[in-house]
Amino acid sequence: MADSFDTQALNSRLDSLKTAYRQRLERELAEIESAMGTARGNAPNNDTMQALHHALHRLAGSAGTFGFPQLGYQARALERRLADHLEGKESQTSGLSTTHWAELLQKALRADERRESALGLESQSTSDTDGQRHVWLLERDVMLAEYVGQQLQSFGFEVKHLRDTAALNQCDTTSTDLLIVDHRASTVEDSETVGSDYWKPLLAAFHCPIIFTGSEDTFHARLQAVRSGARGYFAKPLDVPQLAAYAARLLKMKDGEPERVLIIEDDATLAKYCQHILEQAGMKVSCLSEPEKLLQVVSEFDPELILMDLSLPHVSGVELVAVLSQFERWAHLPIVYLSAESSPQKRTEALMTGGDAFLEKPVDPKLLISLSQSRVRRVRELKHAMTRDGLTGLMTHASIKEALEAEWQSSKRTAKAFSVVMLDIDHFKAVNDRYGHAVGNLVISAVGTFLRQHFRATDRLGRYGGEEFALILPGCIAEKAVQLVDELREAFAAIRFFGNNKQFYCTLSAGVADSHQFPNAVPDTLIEKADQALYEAKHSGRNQVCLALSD
Ligand SMILES: Nc1nc2c(ncn2[C@@H]2O[C@H](COP(=O)(O)OP(=O)(O)OP(=O)(O)O)[C@@H](O)[C@H]2O)c(=O)[nH]1
Repeated sequence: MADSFDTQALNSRLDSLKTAYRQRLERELAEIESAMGTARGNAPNNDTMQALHHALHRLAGSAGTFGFPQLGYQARALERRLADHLEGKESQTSGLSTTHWAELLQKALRADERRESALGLESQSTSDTDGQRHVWLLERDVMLAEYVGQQLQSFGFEVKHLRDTAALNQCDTTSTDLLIVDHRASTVEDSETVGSDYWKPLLAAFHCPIIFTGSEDTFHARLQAVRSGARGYFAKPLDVPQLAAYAARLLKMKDGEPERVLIIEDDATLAKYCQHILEQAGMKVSCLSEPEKLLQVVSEFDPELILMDLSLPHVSGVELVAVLSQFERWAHLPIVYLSAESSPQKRTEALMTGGDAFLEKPVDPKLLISLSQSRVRRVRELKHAMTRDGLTGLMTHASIKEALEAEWQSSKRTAKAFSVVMLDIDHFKAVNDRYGHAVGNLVISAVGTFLRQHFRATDRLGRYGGEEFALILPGCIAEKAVQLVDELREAFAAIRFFGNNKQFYCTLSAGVADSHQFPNAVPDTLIEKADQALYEAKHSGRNQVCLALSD
């Protein structure tokens, strides 16, 4: 039988603790603000500074536990700055400016309250409320920053520039999606020698991915970047399309569909508890307590992971997994057993019959989230690798044709129009001839990144062949599609590529057809019509989008 679990009591205890802590915060923040006021005075005495340090330290240590993680991070960052100042590491000439500190703390608190998280777990980190991704670019070279900023902007990022590390405090760490750091942007004089000891504490408040840039492409430079907390490293001169592709992968732009997890568990309280935790982490969860409904629920909910109680009434979890594995489409669904079973022999048996892992009861919330996310991510990656073109990450020729067939079927049922776009890089042979095949590949890959950034997650984007792309835009009539593709065409033309020490630009041509224009068309005919319109665009001078003519 499943373990009993008193979630309600746990949650109400946590809620009352949190309410009490929230009241305490009012007092603490007011005290910190008043101490900062004194610190800004002419000659703050050591006691005031120590008291301020102590207050920030206490806040940094406690806020996260009570469900205010952003406030905790911000307090920790300010505490470190103050500690540097007290140890004389901060510039003596600039003094310690605490002007915006109280505001930064309040901002972090507001961010936490917006993303209320239970049990002190971090909510999904996304500041994507306006569909934009906010990037801070720490770069000393103003011209380079302007160039990189503009190019990244065309890839859909909103970029703000910081000239040196002193400006890092301006960043609202809670709404930063990505930080790109020029390794030489430190305020230390001999910045080439600056290592992870310097960067790590400075970047500690950022909980977004960090990419380092630097002048050398060496193992040492890459290792330093890792030690400083960076996920990626790019050597200069920067290949911005490649940087954009990497950044997009890190941020999983427009690929944020919630993971679908099915919990099969007869203890309703434990099931609800797990559901609550996983939903807090942004996943979509369904619970099943009656094993005989297994096939129906799996078919309707289409889970990407099953959390399976090992012993249910009248049937075992292992038996249910064996039933699922009789169906080709469910045979490889990842299964995590929830169990208090500690016998190695029983565990081995369960794993041998199709399970992937064990999660012990009582379930640890963080482990539950990380295990679920990592399993689903892995499956998604594998699926992606099977159906995606290696160079662009777009759908392969075969999968985009399958998607077209499915969209056509669905549009026949719903009578909703969809558009088909055929798109091609202009004079691409000349790119290969002048700059080489590898540079040509970079341009193709940049088109892939570009398309992913500019279209919705529900749009289907494929590499049809060589330098030709096919797009399926559900719910979009041809005129709208022409407008969207034309905007994309214009933005792409502004991207600067490099090859043989020269810069160059590329343009795109496209043809568009929609399903309402050609009500009797089968999928292949729609492709043909869009292809004819593309031919028309090429014939009329390229770098343009043409609409297919109705019969
Ligand atoms: N680098 C690279 N080149 C490719 C790839 N696939 C196809 N190509 C090349 O793309 C070029 C396409 O040339 P064409 O079909 O003549 O078209 P184009 O030069 O783009 O001219 P228009 O389409 O008429 O503007 C050929 O030289 C192919 O070899 C690829 O995966 N990588």
